[in-house]
Amino acid sequence: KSDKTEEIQTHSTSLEVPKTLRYVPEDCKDKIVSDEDVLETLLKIFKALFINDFTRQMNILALLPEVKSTYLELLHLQPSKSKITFSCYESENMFSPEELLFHTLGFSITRNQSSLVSAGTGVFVTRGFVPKGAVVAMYPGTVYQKYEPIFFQSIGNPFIFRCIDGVLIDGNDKGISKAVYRSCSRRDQLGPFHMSDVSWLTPVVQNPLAVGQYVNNCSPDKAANVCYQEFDVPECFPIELKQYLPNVTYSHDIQSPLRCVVLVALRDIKQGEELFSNYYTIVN
Ligand SMILES: C[S@@+](CC[C@H](N)C(=O)[O-])C[C@H]1O[C@@H](n2cnc3c(N)ncnc32)[C@H](O)[C@@H]1O
Repeated sequence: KSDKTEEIQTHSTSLEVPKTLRYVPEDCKDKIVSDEDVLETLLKIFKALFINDFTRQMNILALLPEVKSTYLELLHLQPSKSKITFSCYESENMFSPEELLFHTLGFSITRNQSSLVSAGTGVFVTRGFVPKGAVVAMYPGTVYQKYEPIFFQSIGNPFIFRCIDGVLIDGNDKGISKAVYRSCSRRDQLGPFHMSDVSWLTPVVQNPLAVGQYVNNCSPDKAANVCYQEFDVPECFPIELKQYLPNVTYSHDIQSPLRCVVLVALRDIKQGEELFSNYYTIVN
């Protein structure tokens, strides 16, 4: 395979399994949905996760009346409203992240054995329906500028994703990649605020979209139904929702916005279907 390709493909042309994800020209523009739409979707699901997590915490705190009142004061909740608010916190109908995804965006996804022989794990739509153009997953990992060292992390690592501008995302949830991500995430913590999600490194994800690194490459009989799209997190992104972002920058002093990559549906995708991307595709 050439290092840089301008081919636009909807199918992989060979059965050869790629080792590293996507090589594309630097001047390529491949956004199929607007940044505003991506932001809207992420805010929608992250807000739902935040309220769900907050409710769970309040359920625990509700056992201690003095803690409950202090907490409400800190949150500047009116005493008159607090009773009503608490009755909803005390609800036992908590959602798992996958259930929450289904209730918020109308579908849920999960990792499972791929439908392709010897392809390992893949990602499936387990409930609902993904409409064309929807953000269906995120590609988690440590973000490296193209001049930053990634040699040791990249050895035998099939989870390195290359963005159009040469930025690399290491989505490997094992070994040195995992240690680097955890370390960067801890480094960036601001008091009680976590700037990123580390749960994608475990079997139980907090952000149910953060499994995009397990999406397999298309094959002649399994066409791509999702494609990758870069998304830079804007400055206005609410600090309390950053805990659900599954990416961290390797460099602490980098000034540019945090790079994320989302997977966007190329067509309507039904329940039970496996997600396939094209590791080499550019969609204009
Ligand atoms: C980014 S990982 C995807 C997750 C991987 N299936 C796993 O279980 O870890 C890329 C690796 O998945 C496997 N893979 C991806 N697409 C494949 C395909 N169409 N056929 C066979 N193996 C595939 C290859 O081993 C490739 O190096």
